[in-house]
Amino acid sequence: MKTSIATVTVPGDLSEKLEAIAAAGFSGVEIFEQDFLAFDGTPRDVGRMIRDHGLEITLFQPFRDFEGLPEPQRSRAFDRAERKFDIMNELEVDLILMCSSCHPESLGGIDRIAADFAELGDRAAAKGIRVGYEALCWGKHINDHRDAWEVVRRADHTNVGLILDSFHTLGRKIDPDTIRSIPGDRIFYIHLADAPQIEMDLLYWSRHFRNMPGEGDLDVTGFTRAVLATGYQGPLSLEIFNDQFRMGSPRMVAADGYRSLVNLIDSVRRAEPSLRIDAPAIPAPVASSGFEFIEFAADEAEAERLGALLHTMGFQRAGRHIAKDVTLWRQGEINIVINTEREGFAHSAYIMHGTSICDLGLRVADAQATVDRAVALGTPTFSQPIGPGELDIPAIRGVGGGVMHFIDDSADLSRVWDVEFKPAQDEAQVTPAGLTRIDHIAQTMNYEEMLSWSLFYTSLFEASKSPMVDVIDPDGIVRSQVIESPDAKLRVTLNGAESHRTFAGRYLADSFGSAVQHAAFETDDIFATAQALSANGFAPLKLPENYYEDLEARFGLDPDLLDRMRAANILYDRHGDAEFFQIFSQTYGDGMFFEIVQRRGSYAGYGAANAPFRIAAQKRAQPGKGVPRR
Ligand SMILES: O=C(O)c1ccc(O)c(O)c1
Ligand SMILES: [Mg+2]
Repeated sequence: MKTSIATVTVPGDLSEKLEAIAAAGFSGVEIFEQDFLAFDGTPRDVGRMIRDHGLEITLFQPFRDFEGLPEPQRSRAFDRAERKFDIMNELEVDLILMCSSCHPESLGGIDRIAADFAELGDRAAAKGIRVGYEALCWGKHINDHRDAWEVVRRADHTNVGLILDSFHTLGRKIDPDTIRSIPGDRIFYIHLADAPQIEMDLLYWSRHFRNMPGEGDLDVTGFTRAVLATGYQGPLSLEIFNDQFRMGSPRMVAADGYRSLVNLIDSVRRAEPSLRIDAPAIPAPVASSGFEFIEFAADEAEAERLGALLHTMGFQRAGRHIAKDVTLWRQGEINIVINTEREGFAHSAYIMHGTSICDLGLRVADAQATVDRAVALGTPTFSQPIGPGELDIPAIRGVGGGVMHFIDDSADLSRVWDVEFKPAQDEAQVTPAGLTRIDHIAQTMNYEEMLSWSLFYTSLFEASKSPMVDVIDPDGIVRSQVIESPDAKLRVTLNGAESHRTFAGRYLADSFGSAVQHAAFETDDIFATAQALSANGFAPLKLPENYYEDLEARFGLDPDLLDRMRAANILYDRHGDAEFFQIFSQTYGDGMFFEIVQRRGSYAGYGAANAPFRIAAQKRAQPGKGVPRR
């Protein structure tokens, strides 16, 4: 299966695009005329440059509004096409895309259009060119792939075939299974794109909001299954028009594209195993049962402060690394590692971001298979020198430069805490607070990077993404999206900051792009936990009286319960009978914090309704930080 991407998908000038596309792992590239025309070099130079990158030109897109025209426009259209054929011969590409006409004077009529393509087929054949016809879903007369297929069928020319584009089919809500009856050898090319489901003009939606397969809401897997069921074996090419991608980094967009395409091919294979798919098999999406550890990078002074904060939350220092300046803090199933080494990855993360979470440890069934899948998706592995007695724990670079380690039940990995750590006696008098496990991790990023991050998680893990919701910060909007495994053991929230004045945006700016802004721990009894926290001198984030007034009004809570929540600064939410309680720590460092939650009944959310009040309180508690309002 040839993996291809259109130059329009990737930002940059032509050579930047090609460099990024080749580095990402694609085998082919589809050339948009604009990128070709803007380049200062002959068609032969361009062709050579592409092949020098190890890429094949899979398609050329130089032309629109060809068919159905009256004379004299018709003859001129044929002349223009001939000139493009000559350029294609110099570029050394044999397939041209003709998208259905939007020309105001195009006359329509399926036989007229078929006749135009039959004649074009003759002219193309004389120059060794093949013509592919694609229905734009806003085309004047042809805007449905079934009609485009009828044109191709009636043109009845070996050099004229069909091009299908998932956006045009799915965006118009046409059942992709209608493709299954088209002969695969009459399909010349496939465009793949996803998009978020938003109601808007089709053309505007297509030109600005397309995204990578898996990043949107369209059934691109169903579309691709139908295409491959025809026996089609040609290139799969990502053709994504997206305003954010145009502003993005060429390498990142191309890498996301490759990840999305490999993941798509894998999901097609798993959904329909009988299909013939000429691509290497990769390990299945990974079922993770949550976080085994989080690791902080810090210096000694910061580690002291962090340790003191952990003490107030009922954690105890439980171990010291056998060889490194690394301590282990524990409560329930929660492992927190604080790394104050003066070299290695954690140290560079500390230099770059200050005290921050630099490494996430995830529990998986098979750590090596997890890394293998990540590598197949284009993710770099991570390793650093292993000292005597240390384990070689499989790891990758996550998005945003963090590291992710994978722990499974294989003999060694499951004993990592006993093998790499000596027990430590914690002298501090600490009341355990009943924290049981890590409920979720919240990562903060620039809004433009959210699609990358969610694709990272949903392609590597058995996990799905929730719809994005807006969280209102007093100084802007933060978009929030949840990534969750089917059993909800792996929970990650992604927060995309659009302004550096939001609490999330400030954190991002102040920590130079660090990612995990908070970790949430679970308790089975929030009130008992609150009592223990108070005994340990924990300082909760303070909520205003107005908040509790409103809680009473919204939920009609028992006054006693409300008083206890007010006294302990506990936040509350309810969905049906399912209840949710939250306590937040004060912020420390550049704006990191901890959250403690109790889920009662089947509560599956994250207290989104409370987020604006939590953020306002956090901003009040950090006066003078960040960028002042003018
Ligand atoms: O938006 C367009 O004009 C356009 C052009 C060519 C395509 O293949 C396509 O899907 C859209
Ligand atoms: Mg297309």
